[in-house]
Amino acid sequence: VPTLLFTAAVNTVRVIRHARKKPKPANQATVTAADRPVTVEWSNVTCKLSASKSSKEKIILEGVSGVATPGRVLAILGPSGSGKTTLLNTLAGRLPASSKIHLFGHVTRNGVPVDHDDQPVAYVTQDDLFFSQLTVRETLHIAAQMTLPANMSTDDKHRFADALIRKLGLLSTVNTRVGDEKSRGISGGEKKRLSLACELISTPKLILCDEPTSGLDAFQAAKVMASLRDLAQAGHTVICSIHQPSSSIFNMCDDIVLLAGGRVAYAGATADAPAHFENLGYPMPERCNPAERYLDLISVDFSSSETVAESNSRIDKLLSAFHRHVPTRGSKHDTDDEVQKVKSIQQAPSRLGMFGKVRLLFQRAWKQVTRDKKTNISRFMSSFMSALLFGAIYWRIGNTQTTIQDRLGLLQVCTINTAMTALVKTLNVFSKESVLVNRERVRGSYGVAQYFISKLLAEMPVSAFFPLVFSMTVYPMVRLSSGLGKILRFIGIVTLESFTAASYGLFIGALMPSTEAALAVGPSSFVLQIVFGGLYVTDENVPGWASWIPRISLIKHAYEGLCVNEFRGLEFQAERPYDVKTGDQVLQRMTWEDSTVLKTCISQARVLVFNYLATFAILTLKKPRFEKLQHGNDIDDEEESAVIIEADDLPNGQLSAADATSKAGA
Ligand SMILES: Nc1ncnc2c1ncn2[C@@H]1O[C@H](COP(=O)(O)OP(=O)(O)OP(=O)(O)O)[C@@H](O)[C@H]1O
Repeated sequence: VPTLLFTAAVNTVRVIRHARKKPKPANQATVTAADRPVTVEWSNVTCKLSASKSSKEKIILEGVSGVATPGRVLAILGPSGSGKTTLLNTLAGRLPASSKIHLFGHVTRNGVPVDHDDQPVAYVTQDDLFFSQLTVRETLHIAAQMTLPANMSTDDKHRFADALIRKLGLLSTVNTRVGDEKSRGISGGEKKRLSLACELISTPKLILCDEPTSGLDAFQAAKVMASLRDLAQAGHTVICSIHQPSSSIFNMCDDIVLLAGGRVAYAGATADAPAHFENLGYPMPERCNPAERYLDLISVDFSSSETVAESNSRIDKLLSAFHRHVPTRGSKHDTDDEVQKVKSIQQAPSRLGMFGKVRLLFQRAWKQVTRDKKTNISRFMSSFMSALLFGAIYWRIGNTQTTIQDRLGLLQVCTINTAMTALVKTLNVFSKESVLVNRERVRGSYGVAQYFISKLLAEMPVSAFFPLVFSMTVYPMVRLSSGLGKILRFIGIVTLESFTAASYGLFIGALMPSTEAALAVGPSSFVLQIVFGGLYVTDENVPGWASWIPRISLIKHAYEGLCVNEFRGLEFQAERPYDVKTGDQVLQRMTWEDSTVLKTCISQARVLVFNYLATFAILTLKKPRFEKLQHGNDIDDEEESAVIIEADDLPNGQLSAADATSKAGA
């Protein structure tokens, strides 16, 4: 027992000492891991879309194998729908998860299965999303500050970003705003190179680009490809999908993978492709763009039933000819060793802390909101013009009996107008922004909380300005109840309502899958809130099943608050015995005699907090998830049994060994 106790004590001291040991500087080790050239190998990658009521099972990729090596550009070519993006997503480990998709096969980077590899990867998707009001330099500086290790000085981070700007030929645009469809900024090709630069901040060795040349003119496309080729020559492994490359672009590709209907028609060096196709009876005509020739060979000509049959038999021939001679690569993986090797190297660089990120995101959001002059001017005009219109309609309202109804109407249109303006603006901006934010979250740049806090802080002052403009215009024009307290409360209620409507926009925007869906659902769901907003149905008459609606109706809380503020203590000219003499009588009719402005604001604040929390929860839950590769031989077994059934169905009951092996492999 004493020996055991002694040994335990010694071990405990050792463990504590070990734990106290200063960890290795993270970035130093990271450089080691990230600096290793990357060889990507994939074998038997098969992607199936399960059958639904309306369609049969679809095979998107079938037994696709290949390899991409450092220092070379590999292009994935194929007709539209041949599976290029699906393959690229799979190689990046970013095929969106779906219950309908089943992904099989092996993808490794330096022998490590893609699921276990934490090394940074640059993945440039087709859509280039940025904060439109930031300049090229600001965009990259912020990305550098987010991504590079915390123990690197800000100046060094900026220098690193500036070096990327030079490397990707963006020097002439450094101070130009990125722009969007509303305000013109940098060109499409420059956006693509900026996307690439943003991805390169994390110093990845592997670069994947989905259709980097699509939508660009020949000059811009060539510049983007030249950047990719330069990166490959600097030791990166570059894989990109390309739709219809010109010969100059095609010539920049060292290797190609030709996909036809999700299967490989050729994979290997670009230089070897002409001989391969010539051997199969398809020589390269003179002065022909090789890419066009290959794509013609693997595309179906739909002009007539004969041409369809002819193309199908040619494609089958090309697919099976390539399949017979292609060497199977990388099906055996030294998983454990390599995983351990990579894991033993400290990978994750320590980045900015929580507050550093909030500060940086706040700066970005602030620039985005305050610099967007077009949006701000249109919001100003909308608030000012609607206030002018309401002011003109209810000009100097007075206090006759008929003004009771007018006041109720005015306050109602004020609440609806304020809420709609804030809601639609938020829906428009947030649904698009959330796609970009999700992308940055996948890169691990920051979390939902940091994004959310900084966004709210940055937008608050600007969002408060427009309700102020509206209130300060409409109030004196209409001459609502006098008194500074009343005016300030009016502004406060309208501002709080505007924030709550914006928070509702965030909630709907986060919940809905697209901007279009959010714009359809958001305003239409307001109709119910308006109906139960206090003017059309009094609280007492709300049916039991709908009693929850007024409680969550931001229109109702704002309307009730504005009515209480306006009518309490107000007196009307009463000539007939049945005339209403005071505003309190009006409130009594509306069942709000006990209500106070404070109470309505507390109810409104509850809705606001609920919307924020719900948005936060949805964003956290909706973090993009990716399909995991299913390993093992299950697919091979499945296919093998499928081949046996096919063989039984044949008239002579036999298949040649070569055919059976080929089909089982596929
Ligand atoms: N999640 C999915 N649900 C339904 N069909 C899908 C899904 N993913 C891919 N597909 C289908 O798989 C096929 C291949 O899609 P993929 O986007 O990979 O092709 P592509 O070669 O990149 O096409 P393009 O050049 O037009 O972008 C298409 O027919 C596509 O509709």
